[in-house]
Amino acid sequence: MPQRLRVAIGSDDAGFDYKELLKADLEADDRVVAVTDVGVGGDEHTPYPYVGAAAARLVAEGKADRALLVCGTGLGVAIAANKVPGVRAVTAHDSFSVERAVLSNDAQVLCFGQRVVGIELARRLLREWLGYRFDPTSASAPKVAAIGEVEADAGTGAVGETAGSCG
Ligand SMILES: O=C[C@H](O)[C@H](O)COP(=O)(O)O
Repeated sequence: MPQRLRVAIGSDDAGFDYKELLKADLEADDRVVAVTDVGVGGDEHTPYPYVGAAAARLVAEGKADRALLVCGTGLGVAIAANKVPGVRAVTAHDSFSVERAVLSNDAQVLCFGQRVVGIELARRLLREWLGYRFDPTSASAPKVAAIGEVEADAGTGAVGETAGSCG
């Protein structure tokens, strides 16, 4: 069996119902060794950027292997999580994108929109997501490393001058 995963989970109030349901699925899955809920609680209204960043920081600090985030669309939490250095967060509501998020992009953070995707599809996508592991020897690895170069470059454009050198 591949290494069991430590998964952080979070949502804003718009994603709370799915967060609770998906948390229960994570806790029942033997591919998951630990689940950390960063909120919100049922009576909280923390804006999605703070929740997204909190979960992403756990990943960046090595305290979680992955994070699952839910907001209304899955977009805002992804934007916020991507502001944390070293974190690659995606919104994906289809099977192929979920697969490629891990195998192509080594994304540690998956985001769902409670107002976008049905709960049974979200649950299925979560099960699929837990089964994928990025291959650091794959042809995708240099491209993921290039994401890190772009991040370190802080958007100055210097990295773009070496475009075509990866892979
Ligand atoms: O991306 C943002 C989320 O969908 C959030 O849950 C809702 O944000 P809004 O209330 O600004 O539409």
